[in-house]
Amino acid sequence: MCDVIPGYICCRNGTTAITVEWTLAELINHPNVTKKAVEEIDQVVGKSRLVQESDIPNLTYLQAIVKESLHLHPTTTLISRLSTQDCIVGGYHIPKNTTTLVNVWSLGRHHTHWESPHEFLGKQLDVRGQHFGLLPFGSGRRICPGTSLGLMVHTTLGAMQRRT
Ligand code: HEM
Repeated sequence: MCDVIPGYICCRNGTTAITVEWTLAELINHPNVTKKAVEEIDQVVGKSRLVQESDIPNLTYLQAIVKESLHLHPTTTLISRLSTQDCIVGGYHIPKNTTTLVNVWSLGRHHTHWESPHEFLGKQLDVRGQHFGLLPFGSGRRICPGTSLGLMVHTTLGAMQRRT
């Protein structure tokens, strides 16, 4: 946990591991999804080797699973910004030097962005800060610089789903 904001989990302490854990939890609760993921891996990778990074572009269902997990369970639930000047955000006046928190968890479940926010494997969108209902890596100039490394969870999860 962050020592500045209680309850805030930042990248230094486990975003990647927590994403893997949440995705596994969802897969356990959705055996039909797990079955389809294993079938895709068997078809694309085969049974003789583990999933590699180069396989990920061809594992579209696995990608959808990870996106949905990042949507429902963003590890960084609050993103902070400090205003460098007076500004108006969403009709509210934000004075200079104000810390504002963006609630990523809430945005991911808000009806303005999501028709069925609680459904696992719903709408699939960009996770790199272009869609404001899905900001697991933040957005803008302070977006997570470890996004590509964080998305290596695909390889970890793919390897874990392999059946012999
Ligand atoms: C699934 C894995 C990860 C998730 C979900 C994640 C999420 C985030 C989020 C939400 C932010 C705040 C972005 C913003 O304020 O707009 C952030 C910042 C950051 N992340 Fe990650 N992260 C992950 C993995 C990583 C990894 C693997 C590294 C480094 C190897 C990393 C390094 C950083 C750093 C240094 C920042 C601060 C950037 C700044 O303030 O300019 N993250 N991350």
